[in-house]
Amino acid sequence: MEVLCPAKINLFLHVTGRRPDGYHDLFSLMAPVSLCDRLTLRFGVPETGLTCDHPLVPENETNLAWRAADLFFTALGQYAPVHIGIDKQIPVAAGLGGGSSNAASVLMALNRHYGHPFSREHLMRMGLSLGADVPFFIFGKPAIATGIGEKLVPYENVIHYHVLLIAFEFSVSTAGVYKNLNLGLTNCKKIIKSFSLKKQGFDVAHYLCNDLETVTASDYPDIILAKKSLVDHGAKGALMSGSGPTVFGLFSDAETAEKTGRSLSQNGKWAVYLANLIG
Ligand SMILES: C[C@](O)(CO)[C@H](O)COP(=O)(O)OP(=O)(O)OC[C@H]1O[C@@H](n2ccc(N)nc2=O)[C@H](O)[C@@H]1O
Ligand SMILES: Nc1ncnc2c1ncn2[C@@H]1O[C@H](COP(=O)(O)OP(=O)(O)OP(=O)(O)O)[C@@H](O)[C@H]1O
Repeated sequence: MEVLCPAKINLFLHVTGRRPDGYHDLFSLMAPVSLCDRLTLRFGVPETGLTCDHPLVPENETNLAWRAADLFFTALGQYAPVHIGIDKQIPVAAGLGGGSSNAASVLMALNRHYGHPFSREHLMRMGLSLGADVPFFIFGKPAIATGIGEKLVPYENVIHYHVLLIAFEFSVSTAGVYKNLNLGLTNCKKIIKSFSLKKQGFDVAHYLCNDLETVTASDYPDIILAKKSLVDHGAKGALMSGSGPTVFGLFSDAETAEKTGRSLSQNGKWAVYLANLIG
């Protein structure tokens, strides 16, 4: 069975508070994008295994995709070995939720293979025990996320921008970024104050903001440089996604996005991906 696992971007991410367990409450607009990993599931194999050719991705039972399979079979009450092959296209530890998307896809693929024993809501609850971003990928469309990211309401007004992603050679730890966030210094609240779930024709490009950006950008000035370059080349807005470091720019036309991608990849340091918002 072959499945595509999309990446996500956070069009805005406001951290509203810190919980006693160290997790954070969010108000975030999340959208899947068409940059995808490709997963191959093989059934009827002698033992469970996983292969992935990316050096930062573990090929053992700690992989989120493997953990998702274990979780599914435990909930099902029966175990069958499965081999998971991951063709990694989504930059790793980059703020694009690649591991979470792989886990969500495994849960959904196994659920389909075994005749839908669990509802989508049940799968989302299962996914939450693997990571805060997993329920979003099971939800599968643009959404306003609250709670730690698991309370999702569909958001249908996203304009279908072309998305140019700029990924860097460095990766960041999500836990580290949240830990270093000074909640007194966040500024998203002001920007998204007038955001309305119901208003039609809302241009998200005007509301791009991410409370985690200053934390990651203080260590990696390339983030600010990449955002500026995107806007200078004609992006309607640019922002770091999630805990970073990947930056995205929103473009109204594909031609300008492509041209910008060609120009910004010339420094040999930045990897550029052209994608679309999905859903
Ligand atoms: C940055 C985002 O990608 C934005 O969508 C998510 O908030 C992160 O989601 P994720 O990587 O699936 O997060 P998890 O794997 O559950 O948690 C990794 C670490 O990030 C921190 N974390 C995560 C989510 C959240 N709402 N508050 C947090 O403080 C916690 O320290 C946690 O130990
Ligand atoms: N299937 C997987 N794909 C990618 N990384 C995985 C996977 N399973 C485990 N990992 C580990 O998880 C870490 C985070 O990877 P991932 O690409 O999901 O980060 P991210 O995009 O920053 O996620 P998020 O935005 O949800 O915080 C990596 O350092 C990697 O070692």
